[in-house]
Order: sequence, then structure tokens, then C-alpha cells
Amino acid sequence: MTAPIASAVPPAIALVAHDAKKDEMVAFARAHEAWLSAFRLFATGTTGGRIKDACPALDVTRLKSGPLGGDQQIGAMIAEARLSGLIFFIDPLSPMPHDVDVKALTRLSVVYDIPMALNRATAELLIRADGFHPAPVSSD
Ligand SMILES: O=C(CO)COP(=O)(O)O
Repeated sequence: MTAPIASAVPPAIALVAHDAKKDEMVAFARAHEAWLSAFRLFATGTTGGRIKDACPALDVTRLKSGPLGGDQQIGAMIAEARLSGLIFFIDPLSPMPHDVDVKALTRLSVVYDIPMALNRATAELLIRADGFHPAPVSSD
């Protein structure tokens, strides 16, 4: 494994998983622990807790739980050019009380054109493509 970039501050990525996808996120984190360790990691509260339990060596900053504002916190980081990518294992089969927050987060990833994987297959492709790079410096 090689570091994604040569930089004093490693790029940051966010990890989020809906409840039905948390086991998959844990399996993903375990499978790619060495790769993930090259990044500063941010996660919504429950997702981050599961990842920390499975991979205690990973330095994961836990934000609020998604339904309590965690998705919006990650969206704000994207708007401030503080994130290089989003891995968000969404559950497309369950209604969510915070559906508007989920939509806002995915929308901002598109607005700011950061790599966003909404399922494991795409996350695996992004890893293979070395697709996460430092966030561009915000121009406003
Ligand atoms: O709800 C989420 C994303 O929309 C995830 O939040 P948790 O990681 O706190 O469960």
C-alpha cells in the first residue's frame, strides 16, 4: 500500500453507513484497515463507534449520529473543502427520518465534485483507482 499523497497533512475522508449497512462498513474497514490508516477519518456517531470497535488502531473522529446532525456536519466539511471523499453505504430500502439530511449530504458531494461511493462496489473501485486526493482549497 502506498500513501495516497505526499503531504504534511493527510487527506480526510468520511465514512457513513445506515443501520442495515453497518456490518458491511465494518467488513470494509477491516479489509482496508491499512489503506484507511493513511487518511484522517471522520464518521457519523454510530458508524464511527462500530469502526473503532472493529479497528481500534484507526484514528476516527466521531461526529454526531446521522439523524442528530452528523450528516449535516459532514456536509459542512465538504462545503469548506475539508474532505477529499465520502464513503456512504446507504440503505435504499428503509425510510429514514432524516432523509432530507441524507439528500443534502449526497447533493453537496456532487456540488463540490468530491468522490462519493454509495455502495461497497464503488468504494472498492475508488480504492483501486487511488481516487481520494487532497481537497481543493476553497475559493470562497
Ligand atoms: O444515519 C446515518 C447517515 O444518514 C448514519 O448515522 P450513524 O452512523 O450515527 O448511524
